[in-house]
Amino acid sequence: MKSFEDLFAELEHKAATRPEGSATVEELDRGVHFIGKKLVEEAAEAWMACEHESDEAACEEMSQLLYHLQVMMVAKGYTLQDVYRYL
Ligand SMILES: N=c1c2ncn([C@@H]3O[C@H](COP(=O)(O)OP(=O)(O)OP(=O)(O)O)[C@@H](O)[C@H]3O)c2ncn1[C@@H]1O[C@H](COP(=O)(O)O)[C@@H](O)[C@H]1O
Repeated sequence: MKSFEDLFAELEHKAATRPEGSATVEELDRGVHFIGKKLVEEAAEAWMACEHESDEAACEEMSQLLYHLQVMMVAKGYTLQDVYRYL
C-alpha cells in the first residue's frame, strides 16, 4: 500500500521526468490557480462524502484530496519537510 511519502516521491519524479499520459504533469502544466480549484473541489467532495456517503466513498475522496494537495506542493516547489515543520 502506498504511503503519503511514497506518493510524494512518485509525483516529484513525474514532475522531473514528465512522462507521456501523466495526470500529474497535465495538472502541473495548468498551474497553481487550476490546482487550487481542484484542492477546494476535492475538500468539498470529501466533506460531503463524510456527511452523506459510505466510509469507502469518503476515504476515496480523502485520497484525492491528499493527491491534489501534493500536486500543489510540487507545483510550488515545497518539500515534505517544508510542511512537516509546522506539524
Ligand atoms: N492518486 C492519484 C490521483 N487521485 C486523483 N487523481 C486525479 O484526479 C482526478 C480525479 O479528480 P476529478 O475531480 O477530476 O475527478 P472526478 O470525476 O470529479 O472524481 P470524483 O472526485 O467525483 O470521484 C483523476 O481523474 C486523476 O486525474 C489522481 N491522479 C493520480 N494519482 C496517483 O498519482 C501517481 C502518478 O499518476 P500519473 O501522474 O497519472 O502518472 C499514481 O500513483 C496515481 O495513482
